Amino acid sequence: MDLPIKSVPESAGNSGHNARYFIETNSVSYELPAGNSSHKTILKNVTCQARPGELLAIVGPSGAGKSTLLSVLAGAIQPGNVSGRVLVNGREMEASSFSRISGYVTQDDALFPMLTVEETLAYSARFRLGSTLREAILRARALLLQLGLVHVASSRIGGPGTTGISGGERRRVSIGVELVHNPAVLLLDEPTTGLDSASAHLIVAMLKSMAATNGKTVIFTIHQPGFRILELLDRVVLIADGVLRYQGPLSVLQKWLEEGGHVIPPHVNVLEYAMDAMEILTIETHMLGSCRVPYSVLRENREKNKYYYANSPINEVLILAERFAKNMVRTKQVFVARMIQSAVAGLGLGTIFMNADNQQAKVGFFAFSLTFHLSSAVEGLPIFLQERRILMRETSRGAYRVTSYVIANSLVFLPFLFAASILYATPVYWLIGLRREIDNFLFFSLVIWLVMLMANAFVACFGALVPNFIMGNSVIAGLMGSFFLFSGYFISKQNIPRYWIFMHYLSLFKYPFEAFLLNEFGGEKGRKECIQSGKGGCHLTGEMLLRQQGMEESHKWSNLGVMFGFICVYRILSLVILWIRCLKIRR
Ligand SMILES: Nc1ncnc2c1ncn2[C@@H]1O[C@H](COP(=O)(O)OP(=O)(O)OP(=O)(O)O)[C@@H](O)[C@H]1O
Repeated sequence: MDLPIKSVPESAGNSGHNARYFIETNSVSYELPAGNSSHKTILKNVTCQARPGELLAIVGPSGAGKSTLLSVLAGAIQPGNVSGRVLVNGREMEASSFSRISGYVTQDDALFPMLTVEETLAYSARFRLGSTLREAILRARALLLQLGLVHVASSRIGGPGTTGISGGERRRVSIGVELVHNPAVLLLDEPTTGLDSASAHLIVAMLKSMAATNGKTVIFTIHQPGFRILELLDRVVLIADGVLRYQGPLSVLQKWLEEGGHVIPPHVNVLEYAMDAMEILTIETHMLGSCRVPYSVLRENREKNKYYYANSPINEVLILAERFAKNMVRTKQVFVARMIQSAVAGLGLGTIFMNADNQQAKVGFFAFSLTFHLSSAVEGLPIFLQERRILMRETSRGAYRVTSYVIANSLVFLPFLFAASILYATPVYWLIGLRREIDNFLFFSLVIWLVMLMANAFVACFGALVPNFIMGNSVIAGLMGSFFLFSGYFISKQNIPRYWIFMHYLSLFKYPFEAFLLNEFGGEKGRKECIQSGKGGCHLTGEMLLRQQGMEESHKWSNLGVMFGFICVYRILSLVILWIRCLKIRR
C-alpha cells in the first residue's frame, strides 16, 4: 500500500462521468407508517427541483423535514407512505438503478473503526468499481487528495472506545466512500454538523467545485449555514413544518424580503432572517420554470448506467473475507482475547481435573467444557451487529452482496476457531488424561472445533435477526440456558416429558456431549472402563453409562454429522434473514 501519491489520477470512477441528472419532486407528501406512535404527516405537498451543475441546500429549522425530503430525493424511503412523484430526468425514479448513479451520505457514519482511512476508501473502490488492488489504491489516493485527508491516510477510523480520526475527518471519509464511483448525483445529510466553520466551509467548497466542474447534481441539508457557506450555494430549498416555503437563489430571496419591507440586520444572514420570520412570512415559491434543463439533453445519459455487478462472486467473497479478517484480527477484544481465553481455559481446566481419579469427573468436565464454549460465543455478537449495520448500508445489490458476506464470514471463522480449538484441546486433553490414543485426541479436537463453529453460526443467525445488542444477548443467553437444561446431562432423555422432547433434539449441547462420551467410553476398551467404583467393585461401566443415556446404538461420527448440519442450518437461516432485511432497502 505504499504507492507514490503524485501518480494519482484526478478521477478514476466509472459511473456517470458526464451524465447530468435533473431530479424533482412533484407534490410529494410523506406520512409516518401506520403503527408509529406519533402518526403524522412529515412532508406536505413538496414540489422542488435539483439541477445538474448546481449546489442545492435544503435548509430549515430542526424537525422541519429536511432529512426526510433528502431521503425521498435519494429514493431511500419505502414508497407505501409517500404520495406524489419523484422524477429523474422526467421519468419516475427507480430507486435501485438510481442508487448506481448517486451517492447518499446519511447523518450517521457507518465505517469500520479498525480500518485505516485509505483502506476504507480502497475497499469501497474494490466493491463498487471491481478494480484491482492497485487501481483501488490509486482511486483511494485521489479521494484522499480531493478530500484533504492525506495526513490521516494511515490512521484508523476509530469509534466508541477506540481512538481515531476527528469527527470532521470521519464525515469526509463517509463522503469519500460515496464518491468512490464518481456518482453524477450526490446527496448528503448534514455533512457539516459538528464541524468548526473552517472545516464546514472546506466541505461545502469541495461540493461546490464538484457540481461546477463535473456537472454533478449536489444536494445537501444544513441547519444554519454561515455567511461564507451561503456564498457557495446556487439555490436553496427552505422548508418548515414539512411545507416548502421558498426555493430559488438567495439573491432573489433577499430581494423579495427587501421589497416586502423587511430590513435584514447586517450581522444576520438572509437565510437566518427568513427562517426566523418564516411564521409571519408568506413567500411565494419561486418555481424556476424557465431554468429547467430540457429533458431531451439529458435523455442520452439514461442508458449509460446499466445494472451490473462490479466483481465476480468469487472476488466479492475474497474481498469481503479479507476485510472481515482484518477487522476481526484488529479487534483485540475478539481476536487476541479469544485466543488467550482458549489457551488459559485449556491449561486451567486441565490442571483442575488432572487429579480426579474418578472417571465420573471426566463426564463433569465434558459438560463444563461445552457450557464454556457455547456460552462464550456470544462475545462475537457485537462484531456481527457492526458488520450487519455496515452491510445493510452498502448493500444496494441485495442478495448478491449478502450471500458473499455470509460465505466470507463463515470462511474467516474456520481457521480462526481452528486455532482457538487447538489452543484449548491440546493442554486440556493430555493433562486430564483422556484416552491416550491419538485418533481419540484428534476426534476430541474436532468436536471442540465444531462446537465453536456451531455456537458461532448460532450467534451469527441471531445477530442477523435481533434489533440490538441487549435483545441479542438476552435471547442467546436464554436459548443457550435451555439447551443445557435439555441436553440429557441434568435430566436424562427418558425423564424429559414428551411435550418437551423436541428441545432435547434441538439442543446444541446434546450432540457434542454424546460425541465426547462415545469417544471416551465407546468402543471395546471404553465400554469396559469403570467410571464409578465402590465397595462391591465397579458400579458404573462405560457401557452402563451409554445405556443410561440411551446411547448404546449411537455412533460418534453421526453426532458430528448432526453438528455439521446445525452449522449449515444456522448459516442458511442467517442468510435468509439478511436477504429479508435487504428487501426493505430501497437503494
Ligand atoms: N420514524 C420516525 N418516527 C417518529 N417521528 C419521526 C420519524 N421520522 C421523522 N420523524 C419526525 O419527523 C420530523 C422531521 O424529521 P427530519 O429528520 O426530516 O427533520 P430535520 O429537518 O432533518 O431535522 P434535524 O435538522 O433536527 O435533523 C421530526 O419532527 C421527526 O421527529
